[in-house]
Amino acid sequence: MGNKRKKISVIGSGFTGTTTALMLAQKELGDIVLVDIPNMENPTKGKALDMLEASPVQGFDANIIGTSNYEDTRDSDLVIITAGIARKPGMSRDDLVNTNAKIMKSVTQEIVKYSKDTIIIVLTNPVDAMTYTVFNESGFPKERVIGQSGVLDTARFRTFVAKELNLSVKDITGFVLGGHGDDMVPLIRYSYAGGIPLEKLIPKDRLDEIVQRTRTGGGEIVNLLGNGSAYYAPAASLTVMAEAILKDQRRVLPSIAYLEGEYGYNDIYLGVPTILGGNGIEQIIELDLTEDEKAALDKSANSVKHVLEVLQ
Ligand SMILES: NC(=O)C1=CN([C@@H]2O[C@H](COP(=O)(O)OP(=O)(O)OC[C@H]3O[C@@H](n4cnc5c(N)ncnc54)[C@H](O)[C@@H]3O)[C@@H](O)[C@H]2O)C=CC1
Ligand SMILES: O=C([O-])CC(=O)C(=O)O
Repeated sequence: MGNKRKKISVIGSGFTGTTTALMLAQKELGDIVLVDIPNMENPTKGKALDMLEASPVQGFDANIIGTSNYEDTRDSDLVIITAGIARKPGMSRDDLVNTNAKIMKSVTQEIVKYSKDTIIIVLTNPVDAMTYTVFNESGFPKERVIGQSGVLDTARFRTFVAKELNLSVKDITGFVLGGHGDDMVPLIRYSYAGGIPLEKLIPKDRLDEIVQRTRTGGGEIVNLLGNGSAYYAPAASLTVMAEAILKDQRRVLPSIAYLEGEYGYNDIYLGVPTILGGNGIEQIIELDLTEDEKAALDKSANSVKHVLEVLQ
């Protein structure tokens, strides 16, 4: 019989949703169902058709449809949630919480109606809290509700380090723990260029500047765009997580995961190193942290808790 094509639903046909849909299709990870609200149905159909018409040129086989009807998402292997509002200059991600929590609840109810066994990746901000909301609303086991932040934050860090050292991005690895906010915790101790610790290659003051630029990397793009937030690197990040899951690759990637005692936290979604595979989060990897690292992570976890309290 061979392998059946996978079905991936992307909720939200805005900047991140459409860019993700195209990247997933270009990598032939499955057929794509792009979903938005009824008011956006025609533009969503139009974007899907436009992408489909790129497929003969680029030579990828993937069906792509646009819809506002969740029946079309039935039996999805993976659902990616990008629905909701994005921030504008002067706003923090947390300012989006009330509007986007309502959207997460309604969207999750619809997803679960048609795909009880699916895996959900959440992008919508404030993403740690929104992943928690989707987890609660879905009733899914924790390993099947995952948030995206660390792949993107690490990608930004790797970009800045590669530029600093004038080296290939391929040889740079990074490591970011914590919530997807300005107090995220990039761990230099676990970051390398071709296996060489970065601390041996870049002076401390420059490394500190790179860490700070990584922390505010989302805001840097928001300020440049003026009317929305990043979408190319976020879409690439979602695509690598989707690939790890759909191909059961068991990749070591950072994810926003539900913690039950790991790193000393309970009943919270937070960015940690994980193994991503066919079952979603197959494992959370726990590492010993120095006192300073733990204090920084506590600060980041507290920010996420404050946002969650707003939602109680
Ligand atoms: N976690 C992360 O690393 C990142 C998170 N984000 C977040 O992703 C979200 C989306 O960003 P963009 O795509 O740039 O925004 P966008 O405004 O371009 O697109 C959002 C889309 O969601 C749709 N939508 C709203 N309510 C909906 C509902 N109930 N059902 C279905 N669709 C609905 C809108 O009609 C719109 O088409 C934002 O919250 C943003 O902050 C963006 C980049 C990175
Ligand atoms: O900054 C934002 O609002 C969007 C986002 O999460 C990012 O690009 O990291």
